[in-house]
Amino acid sequence: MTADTMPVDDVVGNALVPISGLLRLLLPTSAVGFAIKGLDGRYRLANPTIEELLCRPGEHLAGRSEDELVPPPTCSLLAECDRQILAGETSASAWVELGHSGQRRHCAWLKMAILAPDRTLQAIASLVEPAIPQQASAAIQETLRRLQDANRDLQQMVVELEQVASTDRLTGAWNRRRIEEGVQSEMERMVRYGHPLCLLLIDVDHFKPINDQHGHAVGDAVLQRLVALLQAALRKVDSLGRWGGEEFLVLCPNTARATAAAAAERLRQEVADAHFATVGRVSVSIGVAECAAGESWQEWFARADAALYRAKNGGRNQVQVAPEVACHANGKDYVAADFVQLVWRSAYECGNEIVDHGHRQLFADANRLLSAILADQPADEIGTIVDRLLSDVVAHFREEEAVFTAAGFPAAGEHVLLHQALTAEAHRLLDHYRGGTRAAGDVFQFLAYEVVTKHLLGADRLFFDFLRPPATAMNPGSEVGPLASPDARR
Ligand SMILES: Nc1nc2c(ncn2[C@@H]2O[C@H](COP(=O)(O)OP(=O)(O)OP(=O)(O)O)[C@@H](O)[C@H]2O)c(=O)[nH]1
Repeated sequence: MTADTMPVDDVVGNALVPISGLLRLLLPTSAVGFAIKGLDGRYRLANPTIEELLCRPGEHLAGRSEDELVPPPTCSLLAECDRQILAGETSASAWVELGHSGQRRHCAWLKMAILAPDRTLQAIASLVEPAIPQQASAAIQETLRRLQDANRDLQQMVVELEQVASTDRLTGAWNRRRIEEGVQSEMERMVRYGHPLCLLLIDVDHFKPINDQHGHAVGDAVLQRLVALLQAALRKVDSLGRWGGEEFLVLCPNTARATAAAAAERLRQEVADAHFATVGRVSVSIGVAECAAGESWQEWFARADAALYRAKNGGRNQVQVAPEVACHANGKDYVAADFVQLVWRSAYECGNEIVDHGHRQLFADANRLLSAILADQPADEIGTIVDRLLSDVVAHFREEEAVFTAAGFPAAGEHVLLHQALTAEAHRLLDHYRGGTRAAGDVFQFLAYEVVTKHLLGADRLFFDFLRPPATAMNPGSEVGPLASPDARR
């Protein structure tokens, strides 16, 4: 497989994704042999020049290792280059004889480390250039110089593009992908060193009216100013990211619950005291949670989310802190006992039996999946639950579409599109799950967060008013559930 037929993004996982554009330019046309191998020693990508030097006609480099391609003496020279790179060198070179059927050529082979932004080795790139033996010394010097320049440019580009790929374009805060990476490494550090670790979930209050009254551009400017304020008020070691829309997340390493609560209160106050152009005052609600030993990211996030939810429900412009969680060796007791089980409340009802029944069904399905995951049920049993869940989601969407269309919901078309997008994402996730590249926990998270929390309890509320007969227009207010009032968080 050559560069133009292989998705470059697959080459070495995330590490090379940002430089795929460069590689696409470089590979098919280069007169220099270029290849990348993973740390398993197998080539992932090669251009025609290097394939011509290393493979027989019709053969390809991808998937093969050096000992299958070159004779043992050459292989040891190349292995020595690898050893140097594994020991921390950024490049290593060797003179080797390459070629087949008597057409052997003297070549300069330069290996280079491909490093992730955190400087860990991701893969090894090779640049190979034939040279005329008499000119060997000068030629190799020149080749190495050029290749090393190229390596430097490549590394620089990786760093720059990685930065672009990690940053939210509007606000300059970390984007969701980068936050997730940060969460993973901070959780690992917490486990290793036992430092406390806290999470702040920040949501702008009544942001929709800002957009509605002043326009989207003003809303954007508010988000930008908010991030500037928060960045300025945070410690350097804290990481601010945009989780989505008007929701932000701060990771506070080495910070215990009480300190994080105080920091959150300071942030809240800073925002409340600030003047925002055009709109004047803006406030934020903040949920704080300290990561408990043995807790998963999903569990931890959900506790911060629940605290934020309380802050919204409690009147906004306030900080709420998640209660401390007793350590749990495997996390299961806690999860099973608490909020990660989705609890149906009457306030979630819209009054239409078909819609409410479908929503209750999906809550139950999601809980069944969670229980199966926590009980370590066999993969085929979890697979059956997942299949059932997906078919329930699809059936519910179909029924619901009929209901809101008949009720004259003006945004029916857009809502159908939302359903289609969620269904497509669910199918994609399930394919990955069946293919073994995503865990059942990811499926649950998607269902719990994207389908249930955000969609059923969020987007669906838009058509609730159209379904209620005027005489019984409201849910009696006696139970002001989180989603029963227009003040609800989602
Ligand atoms: N201007 C702008 N608006 C955005 C952006 N992302 C999301 N939004 C808007 O943010 C608004 C969020 O509204 P809601 O989720 O109803 O929340 P809210 O009005 O802040 O209400 P509460 O959170 O309950 O206090 C929606 O109108 C989104 O369109 C963005 O990048 N720029």
